[in-house]
Amino acid sequence: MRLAKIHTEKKVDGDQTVVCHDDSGPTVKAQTIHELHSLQKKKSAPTTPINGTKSSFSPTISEEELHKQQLQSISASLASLTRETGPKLVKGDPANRKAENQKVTHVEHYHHHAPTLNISDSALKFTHVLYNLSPAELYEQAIKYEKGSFITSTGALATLSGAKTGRSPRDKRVVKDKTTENELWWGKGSPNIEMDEQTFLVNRERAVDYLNSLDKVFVNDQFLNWDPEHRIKVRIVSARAYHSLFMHNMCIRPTPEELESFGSPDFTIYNAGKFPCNRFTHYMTSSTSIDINLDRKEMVILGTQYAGEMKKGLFSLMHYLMPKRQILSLHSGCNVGKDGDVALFFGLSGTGKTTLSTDHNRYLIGDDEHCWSENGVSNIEGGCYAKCIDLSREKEPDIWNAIKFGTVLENIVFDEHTREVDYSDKSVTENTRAAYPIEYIPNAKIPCVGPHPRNVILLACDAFGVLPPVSKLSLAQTMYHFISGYTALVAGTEEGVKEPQATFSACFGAAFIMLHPTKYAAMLAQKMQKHGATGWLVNTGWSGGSYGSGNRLKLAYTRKIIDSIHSGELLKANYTKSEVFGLEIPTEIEGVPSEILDPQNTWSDKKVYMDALLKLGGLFKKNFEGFVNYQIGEDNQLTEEILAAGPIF
Ligand SMILES: Nc1ncnc2c1ncn2[C@@H]1O[C@H](COP(=O)(O)OP(=O)(O)OP(=O)(O)O)[C@@H](O)[C@H]1O
Ligand SMILES: O=C([O-])CC(=O)C(=O)O
Ligand SMILES: [Ca+2]
Ligand SMILES: [Mn+2]
Repeated sequence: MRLAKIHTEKKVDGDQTVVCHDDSGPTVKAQTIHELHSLQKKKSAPTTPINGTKSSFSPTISEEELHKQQLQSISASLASLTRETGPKLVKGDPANRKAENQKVTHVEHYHHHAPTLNISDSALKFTHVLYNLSPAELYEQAIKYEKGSFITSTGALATLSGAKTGRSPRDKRVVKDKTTENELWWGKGSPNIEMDEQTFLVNRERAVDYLNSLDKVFVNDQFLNWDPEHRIKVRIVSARAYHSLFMHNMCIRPTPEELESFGSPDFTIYNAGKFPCNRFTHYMTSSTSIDINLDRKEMVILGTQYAGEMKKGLFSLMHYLMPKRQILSLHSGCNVGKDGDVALFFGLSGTGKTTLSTDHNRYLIGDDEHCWSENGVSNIEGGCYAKCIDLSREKEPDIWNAIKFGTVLENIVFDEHTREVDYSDKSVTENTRAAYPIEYIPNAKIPCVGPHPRNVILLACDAFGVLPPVSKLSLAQTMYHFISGYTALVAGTEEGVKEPQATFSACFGAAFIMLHPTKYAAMLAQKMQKHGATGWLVNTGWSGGSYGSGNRLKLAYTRKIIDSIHSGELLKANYTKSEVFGLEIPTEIEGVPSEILDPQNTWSDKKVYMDALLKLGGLFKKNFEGFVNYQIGEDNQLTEEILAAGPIF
């Protein structure tokens, strides 16, 4: 068989034929391939100016000395608690063998005590530290070494989180010691499942030994909270480039100068996610364990690679640290108008925090975690973590456009050839997510801080279809609904109409709170009162009937409602009081048909409506029983008012 002749001539401009030359352009300066490669990478500018400006309190140190200090600090983080020595560390990729053989930045062994004769194999080997790598470097690491890492057609990094594609709240444990025993919320309804200090240390050792057994670990030194007065320094030690890039995007990224003076972290995460916990260990009920030790300021992750555990673990930490400083931590989205009017958006998953806080007419402060202090509001994070199931360019253009180079795309499905993502594909999971730096949203407000909120919007996706599209809340009602944290899920995606499933999650984020819900509620009440914020309840769910017979409220109407809250127009409307829940319903809103404002008008059968309303009212009452014995705030008056602010029938 003869193969077709390969033509090396190409036709240019009609008939004229040109023979291709491979040496027609200018040639490289290098004489050898090694030289050529060495030309490709320019040395990064040193982060420490050798003789340059120095701060008044810290003497200038050489770059080498700085690296040594950083490695010593990391070695201390990775020290085994039983052997009391840290591993030998070297900066850089182990694939780049030169690092070890030639110019090794040698770190003195870290010792708590005098050197011992306690030699182990792990003490003889080097662990390479990949410290605050750039997104490009992390892409290379992921693609070279982590199965399931690919570049999508828009440049995002597609990754797989392994067996777990969501958080594992039943495996989240907190060390109960003399302090936390009294400070934290324990027992029924609490997300804090207890463990003791000893068991924590067993799991910590397991994670540290696993990480030290690897050729390399990723270390991120970053910040939480855009309020400079209350910034928290976090260190994340992980085994995967995916985890390092995720946290690079989600936490606040330090400048080179800030990194230089980083020092030791306020909190450290050991993410040994691939490695399970030991079921023979006390308290362990599965192969997954996410353990927080507030006294040691550490968190250990075993048996889950879902990156959201790190994000939400740090959020739990903030729910502990911030209230100690009279700062309220909030599971909410936040945006600010051109006139500086700030709105908070609370709501459980799928209720519209991201959709409604991403608003072309306003600046985005953040989509998920905030603080409210005497200085105003501040975002805790440096990035967003958006759901991407059924994401469409038309409905959510800003999120769509944020999925580009640098963005981590978890558990999505793509075309094997074009690498185009199919956002409707749930083959891996329904919880597909994109993590991107907040500056990927064009109207992000940077720094992510703002003045005191004017409006506090509670979002509920009411699949019963009985809550009004919007109602104005009294302070007591705001507290009642904040503590209740209601939304409804439409049960299953199987055929046939299913009953809506009411969910109650205190403070709209019960999985992340550390103190009793009434502590956060009291702070919210005090801040709303002091700064004159108005509470609103917005139903982004059903109208004209429950799920199955009614329809989901049009996003366009919800946006008009939100617009009228922001502009202050809705405050001036006329109101009627609803039955059972006693909610103030506006009679008119520009751009919204008046007949949908009171839900009873949209139901064809008034008796069915009333049954559904009473059913939901009953579920609220039952849920609130757990809170009736708690005082909220300084005096009993607010507590009485809150208890009276629920459904009455
Ligand atoms: N009336 C409505 N108001 C708000 N969202 C609506 C409405 N109707 C439909 N939707 C859809 O509901 C979804 C709301 O999800 P969104 O991602 O904003 O929730 P979230 O509160 O940020 O959830 P999570 O905490 O899981 O990130 C979007 O897909 C949006 O298009
Ligand atoms: O933490 C996650 O996995 C996603 C999220 O934002 C939430 O559940 O509130
Ligand atoms: Ca969201
Ligand atoms: Mn969230």
